[in-house]
Amino acid sequence: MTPSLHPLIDNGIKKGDPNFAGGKLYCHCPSNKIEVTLGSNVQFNHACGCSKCWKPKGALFSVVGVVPVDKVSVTANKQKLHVIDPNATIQRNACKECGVHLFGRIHVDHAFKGLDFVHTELSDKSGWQEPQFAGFVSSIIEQGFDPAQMDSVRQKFKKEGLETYDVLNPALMDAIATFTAQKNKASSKL
Ligand SMILES: N[C@@H](CCC(=O)N[C@@H](CSCO)C(=O)NCC(=O)O)C(=O)O
Ligand SMILES: [Zn+2]
Ligand SMILES: [Zn+2]
Repeated sequence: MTPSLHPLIDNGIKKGDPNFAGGKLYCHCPSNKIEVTLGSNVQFNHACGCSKCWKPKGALFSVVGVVPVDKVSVTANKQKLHVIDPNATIQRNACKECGVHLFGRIHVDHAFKGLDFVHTELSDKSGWQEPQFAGFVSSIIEQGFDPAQMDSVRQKFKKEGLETYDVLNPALMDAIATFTAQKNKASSKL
């Protein structure tokens, strides 16, 4: 049997509400939870198999989407946040006590700078955009997953209606490449 991909995917994906306007995320601490308020729905929500994104216990994948930075505010227990890896492109702000990642922010020049990476399952509300695709699928092998089982992982995503990629989906890869092309053009003029 294939292990859990993610609780938001395993038993069928529930569609989000296109008019959903956001809500609060909470870490997993039993008390003094970190609270982050999001002033909009997420975009580009996706399953991510990379080793850096936060995954719930027992899940092979993370589910992560983005929100404009100005729609993200820490509204309680900010002092419990720390940046896990200050050298990573996405600086993941996690709870020092329970380890949950509340938001990931990009400070370097990057196609996605201005967007924070968040996990909607940390909310008690429904209506968030549902996962749109699965990215970084082959990355789970780097974390010890049996390569012989990859077909069944990809099939399970497809059965739930999600296309699988080993980096990001074409729209996001095109956005990254467009950003790189513009940067190259700008620097060749110097
Ligand atoms: N195989 C590597 C891939 C790590 C990776 O590049 N992750 C992506 C996707 S995160 C959400 O989509 C990324 O952009 N990382 C930048 C960063 O994490 O700072 C692995 O599994 O580690
Ligand atoms: Zn916590
Ligand atoms: Zn990731």
